[in-house]
Amino acid sequence: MDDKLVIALPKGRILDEAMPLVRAAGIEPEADFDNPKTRALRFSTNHPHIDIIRVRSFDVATFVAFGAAHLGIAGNDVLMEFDYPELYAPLDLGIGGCRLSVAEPVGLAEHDDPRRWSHVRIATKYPEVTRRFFAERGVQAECVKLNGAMELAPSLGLCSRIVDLVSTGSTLKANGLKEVEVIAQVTSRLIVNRAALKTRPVEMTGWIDAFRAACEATNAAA
Ligand SMILES: Nc1ncnc2c1ncn2[C@@H]1O[C@H](COP(=O)(O)OP(=O)(O)OP(=O)(O)O)[C@@H](O)[C@H]1O
Ligand SMILES: O=P(O)(O)OC[C@H]1O[C@H](OP(=O)(O)OP(=O)(O)O)[C@H](O)[C@@H]1O
Repeated sequence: MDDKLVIALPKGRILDEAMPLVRAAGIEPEADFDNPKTRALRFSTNHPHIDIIRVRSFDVATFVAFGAAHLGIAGNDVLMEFDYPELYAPLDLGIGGCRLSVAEPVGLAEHDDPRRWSHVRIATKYPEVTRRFFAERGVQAECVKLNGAMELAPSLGLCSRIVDLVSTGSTLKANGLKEVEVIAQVTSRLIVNRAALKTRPVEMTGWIDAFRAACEATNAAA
């Protein structure tokens, strides 16, 4: 353990969108960060007191919630699923835009009304969000947890419905599925550990402000 400030970044698709903001906030990782062959997970930066770690997007929230990292970037899909009270999300970064939706086979959607369901079986990477969403309207959602390729579940008889992220809709279309309901709009957020915000307020608010300025500059240039 040391007193370095640790920033957790997701290694998946939003990293490409996040890095221009990280750099505009004044943080430049060591050269190895951009080496596709590197096995390193933790990287130094141009700031001797700041390191970057690169983890799966769901794990960004967990590292920051437990205080192993102090700041991070994660989609609100991930934040909703964990609902960690230790996390504070002060800034919408305006990247990673998509939506979390319910989908089912096109043929089924023709004569189906989700508002009439009383019980439903759903394949998803988001069982908590899904259960909460349906419970609010008195529907019992039985969730089968998958970590990807949810779109295969209906055609193979695992579950007729899925809850997954949708952006262009081309993944649903390619798998014969139709979006029937939107649960939430999704963008990526800057997240911070609440305890770190209390114990290192100057440093933490300084970086939140730097990310806010980076977002404003990016939006102004767009
Ligand atoms: N199609 C999409 N369009 C825009 N943003 C997306 C899309 N899919 C996912 N995202 C956003 O990017 C985040 C990471 O998604 P990604 O697909 O890279 O994760 P993953 O493949 O599930 O990653 P992992 O390998 O970490 O499990 C999501 O939590 C969401 O906020
Ligand atoms: O509406 P679209 O533009 O087709 O995007 C939706 C797809 O994007 C995400 O998957 P991703 O490509 O990240 O792959 P994954 O299955 O590894 O999560 C999501 O899980 C959908 O499958």
